[in-house]
Amino acid sequence: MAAEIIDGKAFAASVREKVGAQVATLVQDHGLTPGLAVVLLGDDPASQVYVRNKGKQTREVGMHSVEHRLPESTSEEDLLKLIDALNNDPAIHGILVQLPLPEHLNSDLVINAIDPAKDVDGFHISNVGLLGTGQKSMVPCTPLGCLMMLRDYHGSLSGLNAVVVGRSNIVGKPMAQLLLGDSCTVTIAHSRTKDLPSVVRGADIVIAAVGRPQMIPGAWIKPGATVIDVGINRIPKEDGKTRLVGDVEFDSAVEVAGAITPVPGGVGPMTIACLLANTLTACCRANGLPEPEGLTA
Ligand SMILES: Nc1nc2c(c(=O)[nH]1)N[C@@H](CN(C=O)c1ccc(C(=O)N[C@@H](CCC(=O)O)C(=O)O)cc1)CN2
Repeated sequence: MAAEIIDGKAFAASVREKVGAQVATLVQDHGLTPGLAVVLLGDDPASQVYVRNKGKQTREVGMHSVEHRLPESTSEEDLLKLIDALNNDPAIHGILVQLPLPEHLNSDLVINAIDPAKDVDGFHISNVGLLGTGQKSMVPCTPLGCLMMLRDYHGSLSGLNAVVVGRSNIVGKPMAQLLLGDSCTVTIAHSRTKDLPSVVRGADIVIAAVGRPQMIPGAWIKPGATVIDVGINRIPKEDGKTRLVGDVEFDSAVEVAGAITPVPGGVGPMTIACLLANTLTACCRANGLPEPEGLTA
């Protein structure tokens, strides 16, 4: 029987609805409007679309949205000055610098200049350490979105075998920490993993975050497993145009898995929804208010 398709677009809409309702309460009861600043350097077309969508969705849930679009040639000094100003702006609760940054800039240095309490990407070294030690942190948006979908589908994840294929700082490593936090038995696999097919075949949950188009075929998937495909790869079509595919070979995997996220329309939309959730969380924490309901790890 073909797998259940986990509809990330619909799930993201339900997250945004929850965020919007809790923002309305914050405004009404406390006179507080969460504010998100997004910084984009250069004119990478995909990044421009993501940043535009972030601004639009931020406004749609009733938050204050600020966009800083800077030339690709912006110096590290000027970018750090802007981050410092945003760190000290009381109307801004969340700061995000769109990645990838131009090559002349040191991403680690830039990210670590953001106030950890406003680091809604969860990439600051303090947040990485807090997550790794099981403490309250800002959690990277894409892994948080994957966790929300998994919890919704499975209820408890306790005791399940999970394999995360990919060890990036942005997805693979934080995803593994979150799954561990929910008491999964976690394996992180990567390009040097021996006999990857049999490692994947042992998993009840497969997180594909390796960045290689359609690398994981259905033949590797344990029957009934849940497959979360984080990959967003653009490949050529026969007509000369392109199409988006994930890291999983969807057509074969859907026949074996119990549930699977499509690409597009799976994990991707959850990334921005969770950014809004994190901005709300940051605003609540900054003002000593309880954590938002159902929107944190
Ligand atoms: N500072 C950050 N930079 C980047 C992040 C991030 O989380 N923080 N993630 C990605 C890009 N990204 C958000 O920034 C993002 C990627 C994809 C989607 C999405 O909705 N994808 C759609 C397909 C979109 C398309 O047609 O191209 C989908 O999968 O359905 C949203 C956000 C790198 N940079």
